[in-house]
Parts: sequence; structure tokens; C-alpha cells
Amino acid sequence: MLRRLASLPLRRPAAALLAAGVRCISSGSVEITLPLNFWAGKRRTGPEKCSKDIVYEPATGRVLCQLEPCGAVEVDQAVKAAKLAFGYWSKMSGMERARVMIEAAHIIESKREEIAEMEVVNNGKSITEARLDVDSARLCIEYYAGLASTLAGQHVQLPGGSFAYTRREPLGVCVGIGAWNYPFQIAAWKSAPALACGNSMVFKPSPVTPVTAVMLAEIYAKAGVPEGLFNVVQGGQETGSLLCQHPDVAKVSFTGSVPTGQKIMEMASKGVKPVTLELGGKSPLLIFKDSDLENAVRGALMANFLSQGQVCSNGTRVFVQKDILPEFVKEVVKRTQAIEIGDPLLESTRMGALVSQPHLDKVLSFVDRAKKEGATVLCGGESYVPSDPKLRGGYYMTPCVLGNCTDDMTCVKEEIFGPVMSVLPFETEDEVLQRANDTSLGLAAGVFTRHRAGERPGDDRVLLPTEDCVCGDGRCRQPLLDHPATASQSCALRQRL
Ligand SMILES: NC(=O)C1=CN([C@@H]2O[C@H](COP(=O)(O)OP(=O)(O)OC[C@H]3O[C@@H](n4cnc5c(N)ncnc54)[C@H](O)[C@@H]3O)[C@@H](O)[C@H]2O)C=CC1
Ligand SMILES: C[N+](C)(C)CCCC(=O)O
Repeated sequence: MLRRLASLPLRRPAAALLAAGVRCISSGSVEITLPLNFWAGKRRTGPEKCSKDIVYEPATGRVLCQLEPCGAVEVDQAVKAAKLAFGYWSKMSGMERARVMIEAAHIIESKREEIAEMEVVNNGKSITEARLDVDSARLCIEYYAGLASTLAGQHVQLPGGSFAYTRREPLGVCVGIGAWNYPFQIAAWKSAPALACGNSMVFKPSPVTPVTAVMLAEIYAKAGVPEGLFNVVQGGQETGSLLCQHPDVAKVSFTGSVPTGQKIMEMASKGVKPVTLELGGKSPLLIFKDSDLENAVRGALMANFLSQGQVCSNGTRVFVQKDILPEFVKEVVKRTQAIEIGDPLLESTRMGALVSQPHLDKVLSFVDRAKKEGATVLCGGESYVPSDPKLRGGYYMTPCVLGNCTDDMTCVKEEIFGPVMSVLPFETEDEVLQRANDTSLGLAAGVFTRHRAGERPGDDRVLLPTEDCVCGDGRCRQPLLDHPATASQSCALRQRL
């Protein structure tokens, strides 16, 4: 049950309050007492005897709720419920499944503000970002609903009039295990494809952010999925292991850190279960001197400070071509210092709180280590106490830009998962490509330039397949419209490669 500690003078429906410009909840006002597990169509309490984990509100440091980690009995009940639901759901046509999923998407749309607010209260990110997360969850469910009825097998003609055919069959009970940075969105991104294909799911959120996955379970139930189709069990490592090892689980989909991903792959391999892993990153962002500086600066800020920097695909190694380094750094630092930090439920806030005190400490210790290893703090990198007294116990820090970085520093090699940007100068394209690729955490990459590879002034290599070549040679892939070379020069370039 969501209870207001400071109750509103007049209890009005959320929509009416919003229309009147009044936020329904405020940081420090929410206490969650409803059970957070959900299986066979209902919220459930955890085991009677268990040591409860405390869940905190990042914006204030207050206790938000207590978590009852599920043990073997509860995990088994959830998997059994999912197995039963699979029997019904897997026999429905794609079109029938799509109808229910579209209904779930409509409900998400109607509850956008409520879900976003609870995400903020539990995770600490700003309300403007949380709303986009809810939209992305809804869009994902809509997308896979659209795909559900298109899943089809193949017909293969064999000699003598015989034929063979293939069918796309669902696997059964799938397990989803999520990280804390996008709690509602990860639950939706994992469940939507699984459900569209006819599977059922038991989802385990991070014990740090248990609140909104249960809201998704209620939404699916309201939309009309069979009881037990999408279940939520709460807990940490032990509950997660029980799920991965359960004999009735057919597949595990995981989002989280590399070390945990390795353990999950190992457990799943013992049961010969397929796994999908979305793990950490230390991605490069390449900024060439010919780029639009305004675009590049905005890109670097987004790629480092979205969700307080707690995004796996963030471009945290920012390689900047030497010629524009001073100008780029000046602008990035100026704008980083202007980022509004504070109450994540306020519309004006651009950066909320990090997810927990231990995580904040870890991020700050990366900044300390960077200093010891010779990096220069160009701005930020310190814990921050907002002026509002109710936020004083929250987990805030000032976003940080590190200069004088080198490739061997810890801040450049390891995933920090916080608002810390490392800036690294480079001279040539070959050099930066080699350095950018020199990582075992290469999840994503970004490039800012006005020219594609092979088109940069002074660069005569042909790297990207584009439109038809002016020379008429089918294998030649020089761009037709903007290539400076004549037909014969273009062929000559190709031959030199
Ligand atoms: N590639 C991607 O899409 C994303 C990757 N991440 C990565 O996740 C990390 C941060 O998230 P955390 O929640 O701290 O990661 P984590 O790996 O500590 O935990 C992730 C989930 O795994 C569970 N878990 C932990 N040990 C387990 C075990 N032995 N068996 C089964 N489940 C277990 C946790 O309870 C949690 O639900 C970062 O490294 C980040 O890069 C986060 C979000 C997205
Ligand atoms: C939603 N998005 C694209 C910003 C991040 C998704 C990956 C992650 O969960 O960290």
C-alpha cells in the first residue's frame, strides 16, 4: 500500500491534482507497505521467517520499504504459476496475445505519471527522464505485440512431393533478472518479447529497486493475461540463483554486471539453458575536429550524465581531437557546472540522486583514485548536499569531468557507472580507432564528425558501402553525390585498397 506520511489535505484523484498543477507525491512522503512479490495473479508476502532488506529512497535517504527475499518455496510457487499460465498462453494465436499486450500498453499510458513518480522515488532519477522510461517500456510492448502475429515457420519442398516444415515454438518459463538503473523499463523490455512469442516469465528486479516491476505485473493482469503469466519474485543473489537453477525454467535473460553475468551463464549451462546477457560497458565517444561542436558537447553530456551516469551504454571515454580540445573542454565544463542537481520530482531538476549510499561511495572513490593516478578534476566529483532539508540524507554528487586522462588509468579502464566523464586527447583517426577498441567492455560507441570514414579531407580510404559508384563498377562503393573524385579517380582509389 502506498501511504502518504504527510497526508494531503483533500484526497483527490491523481489526474485532478495534476490538472491543478499539484504533484501527487513529493520526495520523502511515500511509504510502501503492500507486498512486493506477485505470482498467480496477486501480490504476495515473502517467507515468514526471513531477514528483510531495507530499501531506501535515494532522494532523501529515508526508508521506503522492507524487502522480503524469496526462498526456494516461493520461487517454486512462482515458477509453477508461470508453467500453468504457459499452458494457456502458448496455445493462443499471436493476434490474441497481441490484443492483450496492446491493452497493457494502453494501461501503461494511462498510468504514465503514477509509474514515473514511483520510479523516481525508488531510483532517484529525474521525473523528466522517468517519464521517457515509461514511454519506452510502453513502446516496447506495442512493438512486440505487433510482431506476435507475424511469427511463422517455413515450408520446405523435398524430392518426390514430400515436404518439411518448421514451427516457431515458445520455450516455456523464462526468467528475467534486472539491474536497478531502469527498473520498469527493463521489466518491460524483458517480458515483451518473451510474452509475444508465447512464453511466460518470472522476473526478479534488483533488490535496490523492487517497486515498479510489481506495478507492471498488475498492469499485465488487468490487461487480461492468464494468472501466472508474469510473476515477480523479490530478492538478491540467492533468489536469482534459485531461479537460474530451477529445472522448470527454460531460459534466463539477465541485465547487470559482468561478474554476475558470468555466474548466470555458468549456472544456466549446467541445465543447458540458453541465456541472454546485457552487461556492463566502458564505451568510447570519438569527437573529430570537423564535428559540429554544439552537437558534440550536447552528445557528450548526454552520453555521460543521463540517469546520473548510471547507464551501461554511456560513452564515458571521450576522445577529443587535439585541435579542438581546449574549446570542447571549456564548453563541456561550463555546461556540466550548470546542471541543476536536486529533488528528482521537481520539473526543473536535471540530475537527481544516485541509487544508493554504497554506490555513491564507490563512484566518489573512483574520482579519488583518478586524482591519485594523475587525472585533473576539471569540475565536480564531490558529494553534494541540496539546500532543501528533506533532501539532506540523499545520495547526490556533482557531475564530474576529468582531464589529463591516459588510457592506463582506472577511471578510463573500468566501468564507474556514475556521472564521471574522462576526456582523452587524440591526433589521428587510426590512433583513436586502435585506442577506442582497446577494451573488454566495448558495449557501444559514438562518433561526432561531419564526414564519414573515407570522406574526411586528406583521407583517401573507402570504408563505408554507400550508393552506386560513378564508375559503374558494381564492387566500387564510392558515394555518388558528394565524392570529389571523377569516375576514373574513384576507381583508382578503390584499387589502392
Ligand atoms: N547492458 C545493459 O543493458 C545494462 C547493463 N547494466 C550493468 O549492470 C551493472 C549495475 O547493475 P547491478 O544491479 O549493480 O548489477 P548486478 O550484476 O550486481 O545485479 C544485477 C541483478 O542480478 C542479481 N544477481 C546478483 N547475483 C546473482 C547471482 N549469483 N545469480 C542470479 N542473480 C544475481 C541482482 O540481484 C540483480 O537483480 C553495471 O555493471 C551495468 O553496466 C545495467 C543496466 C543495463
Ligand atoms: C534506455 N537507455 C537506452 C538509455 C539505456 C538502456 C541500457 C541500460 O539499461 O543501461
